[in-house]
Amino acid sequence: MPSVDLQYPRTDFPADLECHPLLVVDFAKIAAGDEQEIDALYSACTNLGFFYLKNFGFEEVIEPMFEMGKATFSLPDDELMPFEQGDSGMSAGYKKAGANNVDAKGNLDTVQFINVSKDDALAYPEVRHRTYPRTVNERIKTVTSFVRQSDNVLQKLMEVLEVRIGLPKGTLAALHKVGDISGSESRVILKSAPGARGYIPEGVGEDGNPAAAIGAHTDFGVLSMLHGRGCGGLQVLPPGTSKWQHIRPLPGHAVCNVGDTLSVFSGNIFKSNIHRVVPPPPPQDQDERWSLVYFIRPAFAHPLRPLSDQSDLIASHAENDPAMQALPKDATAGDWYKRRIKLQRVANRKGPETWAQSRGTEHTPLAT
Ligand SMILES: O=C(O)CCC(=O)C(=O)O
Ligand SMILES: [Fe+2]
Repeated sequence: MPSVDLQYPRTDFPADLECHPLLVVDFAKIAAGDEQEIDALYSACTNLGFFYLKNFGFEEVIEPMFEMGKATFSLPDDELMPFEQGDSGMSAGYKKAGANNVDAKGNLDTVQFINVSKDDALAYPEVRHRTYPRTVNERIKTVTSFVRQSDNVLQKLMEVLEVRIGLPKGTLAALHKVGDISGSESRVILKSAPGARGYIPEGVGEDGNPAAAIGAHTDFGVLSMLHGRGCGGLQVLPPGTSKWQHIRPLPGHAVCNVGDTLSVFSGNIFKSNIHRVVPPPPPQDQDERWSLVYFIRPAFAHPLRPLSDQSDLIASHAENDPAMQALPKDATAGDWYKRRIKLQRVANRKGPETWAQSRGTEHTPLAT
């Protein structure tokens, strides 16, 4: 049954808290080909790699997706745990709080996920990766609508961005064809309120401060699009600084960011920036925290390397960028995704080196 018991946010994000400003990009203008708006998008993607996106046009499926998450996280363990994502490098499925590490010290993450793969949603009832709890199947139309519309919006952003870096039109779309097996997925995230079912407290970080709820990371794919319910906790580490900064939740605005594979395809013209989730600032730290993300990621089979043979601009950037020179040779987009998912699982941890091996473009040179 749809829940009507909760209104979000339950308390407000503090108005006076210093936050990192993000450019606001109007999707309606991008879709209409407005060159000034495309300039703003290009600037956001080449600098911080994060921006707000408004007017994306499918606001009505966001609450039903949260409701799917709520129904899923309310299932008893014997119904939920058979759908756990497992330790082999698959992201699709359920992830309980505490299944991932958040740092080299081995602290545990404190959020649960339900991840539904784009390939499974669009092929339903055929199975491409795996099956899902009944709470997902019963709402598959909602999930499919969210996946399709999010994918279309991010494909449109890719289309206007690729031209700016000298790629022939359709180059990035060809790496994300419907039907090709990929890591693209939707994700509902819940950090439970203190004391509620599913709650686990953050550990103690390497610096003695509380550890993160989701550890510092770059995203694995091309672009990510995040919706909240008014609760803070997302932070970015702007390049060249050492001070984490909050992102202010803005009603009606998604937060989008560039991921590793777009950074790599572009020869690092586009920046995949480090971010993390911490308990929201008081008074929101006493609330549950919900977020909803769509990640567009390339088909597994494609090589993960700068598209230098298709753009002189990319070639010249890649030649001069140490991170691009240090990329693992002969890796595919699927290898990148599986390594990162697999090695952040607590069950696969051997020691601090496992955390380092699970990293993406956070380090120069990259972990191989
Ligand atoms: O929940 C959030 O605000 C961010 C989640 C995130 O960074 C991720 O799932 O990759
Ligand atoms: Fe992320």
